[in-house]
Amino acid sequence: MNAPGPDTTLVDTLIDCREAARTYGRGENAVVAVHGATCQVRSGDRIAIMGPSGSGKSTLLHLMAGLERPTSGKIGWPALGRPATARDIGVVFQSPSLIPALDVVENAALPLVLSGTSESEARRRALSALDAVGVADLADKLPEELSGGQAQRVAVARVLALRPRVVLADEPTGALDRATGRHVVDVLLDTAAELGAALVVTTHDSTVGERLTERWPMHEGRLVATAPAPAASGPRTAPRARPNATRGETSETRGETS
Ligand SMILES: Nc1ncnc2c1ncn2[C@@H]1O[C@H](COP(=O)(O)OP(=O)(O)OP(=O)(O)O)[C@@H](O)[C@H]1O
Repeated sequence: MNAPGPDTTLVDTLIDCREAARTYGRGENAVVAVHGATCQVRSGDRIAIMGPSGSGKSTLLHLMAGLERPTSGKIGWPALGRPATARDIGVVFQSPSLIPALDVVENAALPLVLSGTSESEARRRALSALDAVGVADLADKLPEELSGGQAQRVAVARVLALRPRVVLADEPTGALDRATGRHVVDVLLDTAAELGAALVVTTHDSTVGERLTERWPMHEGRLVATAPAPAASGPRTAPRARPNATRGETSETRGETS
């Protein structure tokens, strides 16, 4: 683990990937899901990681969240000054993954309860989050009673209730029709704005990508740098590798190359 460095260029860098790679399996069976990815996520960012199925989007997202360790390279969370937790980086998974036996508000409150918040406070925050994403009226329903779009909004509320500094959403519209998907993206954008959080969404859908400010193409496990778009014509599309960030170490790192 590296000590926090004095490099002020990193103070608003929430996620710092340095040549981060992830390989599954060994030998002949090895699959390189992500080749050395170098990129940063900063406060206020709205990023779409875009690529076809199998291009490594989910794996990169899991690395960013600290859910998986890189097999080489580093992931750091300099602005946090310590390894990220679920309260810092909220992840919305492709499948809402609600617990069938718990009602909607209990599902939304669960991560808070598990991380030590009292049940009454967790419930209050969960209800507020459900209200913010427009499903407070479903609070006492069971997951089996929800449509796919409603369930995905509950999954977003579960993250919102944690008030993380980064929201990572893995193909959040993948299983939804276009109109419902558009609404879920609205909710994610509103949620990130309300929290003052960065938002990173993986998608293979260009209509989703267009809703974000930056688009980072991914192909066969590699982030593909593209020329920045002219300022007047739209968002930048290049993954940001900030060369000056290499002057200091990230504050906390995981998964150093062995
Ligand atoms: N746990 C795992 N074990 C073995 N291989 C894996 C594992 N997870 C992912 N892979 C492989 O890594 C590559 C990248 O997968 P990943 O899920 O990151 O891609 P993706 O772009 O998110 O795809 P999709 O859009 O279909 O979710 C694929 O070849 C996949 O089969």
